[in-house]
Amino acid sequence: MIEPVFIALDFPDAAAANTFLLPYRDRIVKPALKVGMELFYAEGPSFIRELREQKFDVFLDLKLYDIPTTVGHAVASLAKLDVQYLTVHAAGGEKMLRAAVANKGAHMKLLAVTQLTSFSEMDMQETQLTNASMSESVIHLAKLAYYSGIDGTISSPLEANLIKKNTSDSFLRITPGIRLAGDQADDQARIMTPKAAHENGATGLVIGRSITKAVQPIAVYERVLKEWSK
Ligand SMILES: O=c1ccn([C@@H]2O[C@H](COP(=O)(O)O)[C@@H](O)[C@H]2O)c(=O)[nH]1
Repeated sequence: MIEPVFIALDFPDAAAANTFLLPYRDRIVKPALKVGMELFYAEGPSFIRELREQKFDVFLDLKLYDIPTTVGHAVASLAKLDVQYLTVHAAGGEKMLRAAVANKGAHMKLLAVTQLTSFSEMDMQETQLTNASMSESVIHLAKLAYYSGIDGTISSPLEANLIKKNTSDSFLRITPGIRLAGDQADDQARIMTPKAAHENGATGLVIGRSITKAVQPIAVYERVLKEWSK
């Protein structure tokens, strides 16, 4: 079973990530890890292989967005890394999403980013990509992903319940934009606590800086797990 709480391993290189991971190495139940662009672009596939050899579940957050053939081939390459999750942008459209699905293999799940959690309603309108409201746009993109065969969405926890209502209970709803009460939002605009995210229909969460920059990261991770499972 994959743990529902993913720690975002947003570090500049493998050395920094490995220092952070040291206390988790010998745990029987290891935290699930999200590797994003910063670390993947610095260290490449070999670092992912190392994490898999150490039995960490890996969510590769590369947010693929390109023409269908390119995305399909990229998904096929990344599926060979034996990661559990990979992200694409729902805004890439049905043909791109279907090309991703056709190449994902049997074990990897694809998650489609709806609207970034750093976007406020105003930021979204500024792009002029849609006249819809944030919730209308997230629902539309989630449905597009669902009917294209994607396994779930990345959205703010604020929209998780809406996505559930408009797709299906089994469609995954993984939510970044998580902060513990009193934490600073940083560049996130649509945030909730782990407890509120769970209550609002999230099936899993991504949390980075609240843990990785904490003085006692393990204690914060345990607190997040506790809040999530209450
Ligand atoms: O809409 C999105 C999609 C991805 N992310 C990623 O999640 C983490 C969040 O980190 P925090 O430090 O907890 O803010 C980060 O790796 C993002 O790239 C997201 O935040 N929002």
